[in-house]
Amino acid sequence: MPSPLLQATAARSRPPHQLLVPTVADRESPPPDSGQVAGWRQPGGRRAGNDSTAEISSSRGSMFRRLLSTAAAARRPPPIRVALTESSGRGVFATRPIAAGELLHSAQPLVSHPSRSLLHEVCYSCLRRRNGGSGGDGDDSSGSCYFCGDACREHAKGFRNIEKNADWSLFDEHCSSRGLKYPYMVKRLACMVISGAVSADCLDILQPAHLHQGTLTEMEEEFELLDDIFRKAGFQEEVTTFLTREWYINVLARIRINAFRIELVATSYEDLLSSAVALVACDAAVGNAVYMLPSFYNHDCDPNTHIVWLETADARLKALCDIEEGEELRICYIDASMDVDARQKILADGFGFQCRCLRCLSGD
Ligand SMILES: C[S@@+](CC[C@H](N)C(=O)[O-])C[C@H]1O[C@@H](n2cnc3c(N)ncnc32)[C@H](O)[C@@H]1O
Repeated sequence: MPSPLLQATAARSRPPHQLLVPTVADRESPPPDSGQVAGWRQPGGRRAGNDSTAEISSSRGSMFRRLLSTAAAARRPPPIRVALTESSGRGVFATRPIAAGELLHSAQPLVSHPSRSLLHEVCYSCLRRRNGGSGGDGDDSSGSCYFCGDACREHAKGFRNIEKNADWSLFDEHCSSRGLKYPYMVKRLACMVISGAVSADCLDILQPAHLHQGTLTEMEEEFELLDDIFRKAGFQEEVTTFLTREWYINVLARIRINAFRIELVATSYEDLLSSAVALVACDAAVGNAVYMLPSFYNHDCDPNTHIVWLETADARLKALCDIEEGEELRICYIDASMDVDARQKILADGFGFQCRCLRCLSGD
C-alpha cells in the first residue's frame, strides 16, 4: 500500500478504474486486530546448503544470473494494472503471464508506526529491528524512540521535529489504555502534513471502512485530543487548517481497512532472490503501515499472491503460483488457516464483505 505520495496525487486525477501502475517501485495495508495480511500458502522452504567447491561456484554463478535478472526486472514496470472488478471494487490484474515466486513489485509505506511496546526495539522510521546491526544506530536525542541509522533519522526529520514540539502524554495514555494503534498513524500523518512532506489528501484515493456510530464517537474524542495537543503546542492555524474532525475520521477510516500488520520475515538475502516464497519464520508484529498500490489488492482465502517483509516495512509482492495474463491478483487479508465460518465472520466484521472465493464456496 505503500514516491507513493506523488503517485497517489497523480493517480487521483484519473478516474479510479483507469489507474496507471507506477513504473518504479512505488512508495507506498485489514482491520484492527482481525489478523494479518499474508500469503496463506506456505513456501517451499529454504534450499539445503552444499559443500563442494564446484557446487558452490555453480551456485554463485546462478545466484549472479538471478541477481542480474532481478536487477533487470526491477527496471521494468511491474506486470500489473489496477482496474474495476465485477464485484469487489477495484482490484489488481496481471498484464502478462507471471511465474510462481516472481517478485511483482515492492512498495514503501505512505505512513507507518512501530508497535508502542517496541519503540526502543524497532526503528521509528523503517521498522527494522534493533539487532539488525546496520551501524550508526541509536536512540533519538529525546530518548523516546530509536533510529537504525542516519538515513532513517534524516527521513523522519520533518515529522519528528513537529512531533517533538508537543506533549503527547495524554494522547499516549488515551491510546495505550484502550489498546489503540491506528491513531498513532494518524498523528504521524498529521505531523507529516504539517512538515510539508505529504498533502493532507494523500490517502483519499483508498477505500474507507464503513463506520458505526459508536466508532465515530470514539474517533471524535481522539480528534479533540489531537487537536488540543497541537493547539497547546502553539502551532499556527495556517499550518493546521487541514486538521478537522472530518479529516481525522476520513483518514482513520482508510487506515482501518488498508493498514497492514508488519511481521518481518527472518530470512537471508538469498531467499529474496529465490523463486521459492520466502516465509521462513515470522517474528511478532513490529508495527503497522499503509501503502498505496498494495491497498488495491482484493482478498482470497486461497490467494495467488502474497506480501513479504524482510528487514524493513518495505513490502514485496510475490506470486505464489503461476498466474495468467488478465488474472486478478489477490492476497489473503487474514489467517487463512481458520475454518470457513471464522474467516467469513472476520471478513464481514472487519472488512464489510462476504467472501465468495472458490475455497469459501466449497465450504473448505
Ligand atoms: C484493501 S481494499 C481492496 C481494494 C478495494 N477493492 C478498492 O476498490 O479500493 C479492501 C476492500 O475491498 C473489497 N474486497 C476485497 N476483497 C474482496 C472480496 N474477495 N470480495 C468482495 N469484496 C472484496 C472490500 O470492500 C474490502 O473492504
